[in-house]
Amino acid sequence: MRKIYIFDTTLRDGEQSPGVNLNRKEKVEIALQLEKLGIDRIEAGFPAASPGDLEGVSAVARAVKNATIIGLSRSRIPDIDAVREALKDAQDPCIHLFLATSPIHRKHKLRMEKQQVLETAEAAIRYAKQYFDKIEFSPEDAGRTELDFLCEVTDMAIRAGATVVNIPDTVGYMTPAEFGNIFKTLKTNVPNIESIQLSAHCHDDLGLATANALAAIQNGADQIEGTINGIGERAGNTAIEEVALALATRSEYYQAQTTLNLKEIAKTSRLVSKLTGMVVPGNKAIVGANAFAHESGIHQDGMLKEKTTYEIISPETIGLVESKLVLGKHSGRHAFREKLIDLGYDLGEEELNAAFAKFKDLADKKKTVGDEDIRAMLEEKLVDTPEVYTLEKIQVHYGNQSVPHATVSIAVAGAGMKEDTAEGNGSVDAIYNAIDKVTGEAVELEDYSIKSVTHGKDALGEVHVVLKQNGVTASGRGVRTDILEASARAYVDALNRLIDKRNSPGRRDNMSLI
Ligand SMILES: CC(=O)SCCNC(=O)CCNC(=O)[C@H](O)C(C)(C)COP(=O)(O)OP(=O)(O)OC[C@H]1O[C@@H](n2cnc3c(N)ncnc32)[C@H](O)[C@@H]1OP(=O)(O)O
Ligand SMILES: CC(C)C(=O)C(=O)O
Ligand SMILES: [Mg+2]
Repeated sequence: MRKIYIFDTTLRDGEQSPGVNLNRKEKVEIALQLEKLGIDRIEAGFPAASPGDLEGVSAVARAVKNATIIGLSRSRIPDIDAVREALKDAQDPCIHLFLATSPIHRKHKLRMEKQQVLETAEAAIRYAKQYFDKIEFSPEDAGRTELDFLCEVTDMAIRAGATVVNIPDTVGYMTPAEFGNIFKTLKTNVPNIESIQLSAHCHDDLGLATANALAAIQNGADQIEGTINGIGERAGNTAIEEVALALATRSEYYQAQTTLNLKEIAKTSRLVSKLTGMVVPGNKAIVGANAFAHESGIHQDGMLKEKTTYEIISPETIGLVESKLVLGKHSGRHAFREKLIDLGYDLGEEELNAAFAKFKDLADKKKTVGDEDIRAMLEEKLVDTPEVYTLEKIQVHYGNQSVPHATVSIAVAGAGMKEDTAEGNGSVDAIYNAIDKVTGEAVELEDYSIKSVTHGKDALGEVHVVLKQNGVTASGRGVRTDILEASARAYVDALNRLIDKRNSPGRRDNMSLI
């Protein structure tokens, strides 16, 4: 199986992401983690860019022992000298020279003819060769460069002393077939091409960076350049974790592999995200929070029966502990039952069905239903308290310039539906006054408390009330995403328990599930 070398440019092209600025300490921290990940080559920065970047590259060169350290340089002597200075302590240094070769860049940016491009690049490579054994040369914007000129440039670079020729699709313009064809053409047309390594450097402007890198591998590339989490200029670079996992998962197909320590991928991704401030989208391949999470019932059922039904990579492969079954409105009974068992609830079939119906109701209101939501939902109600009153509907009118009023509809056992409206000095007070009017019960509100039992804007609110009537007290609890509804339910629950106590003196509360 062919080895594919991984060239990480998180600290150079990745740092070119707008808003990202890594200091020396942060560069070293990331570089040491890249070393643990088993990256072959680390591009630590662009030393001519600033004294701070030169220092950062130098610090990485001193810290890392088991990877080639690279500094980027324009085809200019002062830039090359800056890389020499930055890499003087590196155990295995390499300079990365570049010069654009496409007609657009030649004409508008460099204002050079083809011949000047060839001469400028050759002079830079020959100057650098006096100081570096390892030289990578990149014809910038190779993707939009005439193929015959690209062959000429590659030939020049080999003769001048480059050890790696990197083909950048600088603006992410290539399709996989076109990009693969560049490698095939160079392999068949450039003399002594086998004496150097060919590399691919792709950008993700059309979302093809990984596909293009894989096409390069299929057509003979020895090295892939990329960044962790795919960060980088504009839409970013090839995500190293994507190439590494594509090769690991489909090694038979690609007949190629990296020597990365894949178990370090999740940790590396988190570190890069933390230090660059670039959040990894939830749906990002391999390292997104949802990459190993399953929400829908049919998938969760499959996962519980056999993980390979819906996972082509195990989370352990990249250093995560396990897949997640996320409970939400698309989940089914199998996953719900599994979650209840995990939480220590052992429900019979009927209870499970009732709880599942309540869960679906809650899931319609919340994005995801967490453990706390489920506990709160299951423990909300006292099954053996007869429901004399059942809250059916509440409607509240509130405005900071008007008196709040509420209408409640309550099903009264043996007496059908009753509805009434009342005002109050706040929305909760109005609801409680309306409930009192419907029930005709004279009770005192001894205590009212509210807390959030889950997190986020759509968290569940839990309300506790204590009601008193003729010296007898009873507490009630209501849990809903809406705190007014939770307040109403807690009050009605307490009323039912008060009536139960009144009817069965000496009886103790008996909490049970659902
Ligand atoms: C595709 C890539 O990712 S390439 C790497 C891009 N990264 C960066 O640019 C980050 C670091 N860059 C910088 O800090 C600055 O651009 C510096 C320090 C390198 C140069 O700054 P300045 O001297 O002020 O030049 P500026 O950036 O405005 O313009 C670039 C100059 O380099 C020239 N140039 C661009 N690429 C090359 C090259 N590979 N070799 C030689 N000259 C080049 C441009 O034609 C322009 O030259 P001009 O001043 O004669 O017109
Ligand atoms: C410096 C080069 C390789 C680059 O980043 C690009 O062309 O995208
Ligand atoms: Mg780039």
